[in-house]
Amino acid sequence: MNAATPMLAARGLRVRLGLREVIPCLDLALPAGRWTSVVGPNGAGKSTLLRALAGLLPARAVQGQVLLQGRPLAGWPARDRARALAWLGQMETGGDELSVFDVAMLGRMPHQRWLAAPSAADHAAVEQALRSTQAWEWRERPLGELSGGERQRVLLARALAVQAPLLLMDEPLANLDPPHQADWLQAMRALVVQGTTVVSVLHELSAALQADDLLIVADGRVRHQGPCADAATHRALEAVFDHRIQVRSLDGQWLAVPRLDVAAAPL
Ligand SMILES: Nc1ncnc2c1ncn2[C@@H]1O[C@H](COP(=O)(O)OP(=O)(O)OP(=O)(O)O)[C@@H](O)[C@H]1O
Repeated sequence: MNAATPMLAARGLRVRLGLREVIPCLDLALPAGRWTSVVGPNGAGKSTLLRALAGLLPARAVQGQVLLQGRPLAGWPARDRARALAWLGQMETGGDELSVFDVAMLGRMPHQRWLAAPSAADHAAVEQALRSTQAWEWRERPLGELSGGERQRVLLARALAVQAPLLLMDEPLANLDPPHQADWLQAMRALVVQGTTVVSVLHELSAALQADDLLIVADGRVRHQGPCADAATHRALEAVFDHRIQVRSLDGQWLAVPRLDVAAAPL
């Protein structure tokens, strides 16, 4: 992959779920080595877009092309793809009877040979991932015993353990308390410094603004894509949320704060 090739791209992407055309026709390029936050109103199609980009939707639902490192996603051998792209889904269930350590070890499957025992490198990757989300202490506990936020940190560790060059996450901050949200933001920044490409769907707009770029989605279309620090991005963000938020700077960070002076729409 040469430096100009986007890590992930969509060409003429169209997604139909049931009778709904959730994404009518979308073109997109996500640069390598940057962190993009995907934001937009409820029902905008953010999760659907992320799942389409990850190749997780049924083929019959998707038209057009997704390119991973410049190669059509559909043409990637499954194992290579699983090493190249790590996924953290929204409110994932299952695996309750597995230990925290074994859940994180699932992230190493793309690196392991069939029925082979985990290698020293697998153990090291799992330990590093669990320590980075402060979940190492619980490594022997069953996943099903953990609280929502603790569980989310284990699932994040599973995604980190893949050590993939591309990390896609849908609502990774769900259930995390403010200190662990801050830890997550720092962890993403560190990954990007190491060269990882990060794409995260986020509802917490102030967290989303800590990324490099925002991808603003509404009605299944890209409304804006640009650096989080740009005034044009702030204007687009305020507009897509009907000017019910405003972007402000505090101590060198961009924050999205609610505007209480604008009449509320009926819930
Ligand atoms: N399986 C499905 N069948 C039909 N419609 C669906 C299906 N899944 C999602 N949709 C619809 O697609 C649209 C986009 O959903 P999606 O979950 O991608 O939005 P989102 O932007 O992630 O929303 P939110 O911010 O509320 O999580 C919604 O209108 C939703 O009702």
